[in-house]
Amino acid sequence: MNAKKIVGEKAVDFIQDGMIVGLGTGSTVYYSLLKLGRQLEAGLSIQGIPTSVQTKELAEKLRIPLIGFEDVNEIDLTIDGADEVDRNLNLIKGGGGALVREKIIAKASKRFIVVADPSKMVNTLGAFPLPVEVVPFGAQLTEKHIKKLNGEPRLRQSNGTPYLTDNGNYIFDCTFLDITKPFELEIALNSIPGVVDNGLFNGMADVVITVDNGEPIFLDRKR
Ligand SMILES: O=C(CO)[C@H](O)[C@H](O)COP(=O)(O)O
Repeated sequence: MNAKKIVGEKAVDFIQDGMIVGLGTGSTVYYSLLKLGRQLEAGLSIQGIPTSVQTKELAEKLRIPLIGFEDVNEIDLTIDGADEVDRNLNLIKGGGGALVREKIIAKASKRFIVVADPSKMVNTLGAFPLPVEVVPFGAQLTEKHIKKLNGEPRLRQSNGTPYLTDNGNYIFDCTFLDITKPFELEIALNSIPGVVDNGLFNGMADVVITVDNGEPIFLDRKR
C-alpha cells in the first residue's frame, strides 16, 4: 500500500472546474499533481499557484496552467502535505523548505486540504524538528533567541553549505521536545527579529486526509 499515493490522489476529488488551486510541495502532493495532470488532459480546467520552485517546475512539466499569485485575491482550495498532524489538526510543515510560501498560500485559501500518510499523525507535535526560516543577516543571534525558547536549533545544510530557501533564507530545524502549546510557540518564534516564519500551521487545516486500514479517511477541523 502506498499511503502517500492514496491520500494525494484522494485530495484531487475536492477540485472543481474553474477553481484556482494552491499546489503544495513534497512527495505526497506529487501524487495529487500527477492525478491533476491526468484530469486536465481529460478536460478539467483550473489554474494553479505553486508553493515552491520545485512544484512550479513539476506543474510546468505536467502542463498544469499556472497563474501569478499577484493576479488573484483568493485561492479556492490548496492541497499540501505535512510533516506532523496533531489531534487538533495543528501541523508541522517545512520539511521540504517551502513553509513561508506554503503558509501565505494556505492563509489565502478558502479551503486548506492536508494530505498526510499515517506516519505523520501524532498526539503532540514535536518529534519532527520544527523548521524556522531565518534571514541570513545576524542568523547567529537569531539562533540564540530561539535557544531561549528551549529550542535546539540546527542550521539545515545542503552539500556542506547552508541550505537556502526559495526566498534566499536559512532554515533552523529546531527540536523543542513536546510542543504542548503550539499557538504560543508560533507567536513567540515569529516575534524574534530575523525569523521570517516557522513551520507551525495552527488552526489552518480544514480537512486532513489520511489512511486507515488501507482506505482514505477525512478528519474535519472542529470549529
Ligand atoms: O511542508 C512541506 C514542504 O515544505 C511538505 O508538505 C512536508 O514536508 C511533507 O512532505 P512529504 O509529503 O514529502 O512527506
